[in-house]
Amino acid sequence: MSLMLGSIADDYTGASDLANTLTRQGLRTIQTIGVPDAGLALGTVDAVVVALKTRSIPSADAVARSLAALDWLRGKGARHIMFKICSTFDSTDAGNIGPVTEALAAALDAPVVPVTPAFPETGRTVFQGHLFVGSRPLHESPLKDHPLNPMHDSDLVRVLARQSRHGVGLVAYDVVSQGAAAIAARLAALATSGVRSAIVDAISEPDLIALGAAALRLPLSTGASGLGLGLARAARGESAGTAPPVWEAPGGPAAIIAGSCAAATLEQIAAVEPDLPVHRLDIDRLLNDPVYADAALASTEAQLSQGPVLLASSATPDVVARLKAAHGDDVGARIEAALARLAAGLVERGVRRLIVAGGETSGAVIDRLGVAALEIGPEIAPGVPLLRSIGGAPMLFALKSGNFGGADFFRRALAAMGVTA
Ligand SMILES: Nc1ncnc2c1ncn2[C@@H]1O[C@H](COP(=O)(O)OP(=O)(O)O)[C@@H](O)[C@H]1O
Ligand SMILES: O=C(O)[C@@H](O)C(=O)COP(=O)(O)O
Repeated sequence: MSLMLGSIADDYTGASDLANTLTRQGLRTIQTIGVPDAGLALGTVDAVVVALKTRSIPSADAVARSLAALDWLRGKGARHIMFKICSTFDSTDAGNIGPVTEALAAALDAPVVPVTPAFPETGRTVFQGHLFVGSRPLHESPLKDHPLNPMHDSDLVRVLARQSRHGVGLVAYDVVSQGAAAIAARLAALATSGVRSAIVDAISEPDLIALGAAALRLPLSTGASGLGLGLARAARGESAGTAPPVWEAPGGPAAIIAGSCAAATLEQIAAVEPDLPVHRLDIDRLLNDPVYADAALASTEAQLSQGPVLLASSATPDVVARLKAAHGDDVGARIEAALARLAAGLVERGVRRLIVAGGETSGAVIDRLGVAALEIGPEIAPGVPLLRSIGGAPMLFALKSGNFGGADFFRRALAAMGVTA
């Protein structure tokens, strides 16, 4: 097997977002959870997205895990490697976008790495190196309040430079608008001036298609789903894609776990509250009272036979700040672990259709459930496909980036799983 494209994603929702984009562009794609065991049957695929949980861990660990994924993808003959990062550039001054990009570039002997989080379909655009979320610059968007990676600087050249050992350049819009050859020439010129990575402006799909054509000639690129679209087009040409699979819904109840505190997720929880039981978890008790989680699960049991239930730790920025002050900076990781235990408890109670809101939260849940790989189904909302586990009794999942989806996302996801709320 020789893969057209191998991707290393820094979180699980990001991986399914990219796998969704590649699938829609006609690449047969699967998402693995970590580096797969030798025994995992991949079937015939054009692209593999290896999902890692490396966005918010120490950079040395993120580098080591990403290099292990790279080895595996190279072993499968991947012709181009894309490092999938968040469309809102979620990271800290310590990394991990810079350190992982530089380590992959060194391993691949890449002269320069184009970097862009642009994903116009979800309102992420980059102009003069500044990232916009909808009409607002990144630092004025809800990402300024992210519990793990608050983003306070929209100038991505500056952000990436703080995380990088080598120089960071810019391929600005005046070059991008001239097309693939101009982008390639600018990248080559930057490489000779000592720059190892360059933020690339992109405000629309044609920009990303031009960038994809230029990037595919290089061994490595770093970006979000928009870059994936450009690479897929360059690798495969314009393609109608294939019809999304139709899966038989597995029996068993459906549930939603929400650990994202994104503004979009808070709105989605409120929107579904009139229609199904919503358990807003008491975080102080969840973290300190050993019987609280069992009691929460017990109270869902009768409800699950009637329809879907939602368990949420999600909270507004003021509550998040209070909980961080009270429980310390690792409160997020502890909540993820508690939500993952609750998810496992729901599965023990028969749940076979599970929606998870939040990238880190999805990582903790999917790891806890021991899922090895995921097939990509129809799109529920931009960046969020329906997923089916590979190996063992199949379960349906939707792993939603906190910021993605409209107010009716949960209802749409349940409907895609054959459940009416
Ligand atoms: N009430 C809360 N207070 C503080 N942190 C929280 C709370 N609820 C969830 N978290 C943490 O916030 C982080 C949300 O990140 P993530 O799951 O990636 O969501 P998103 O997709 O919105 O970025 C997780 O680490 C999660 O455990
Ligand atoms: O690119 C994106 O925005 C998403 O694919 C993504 O990475 C999601 O991360 P979370 O918001 O942490 O779920």
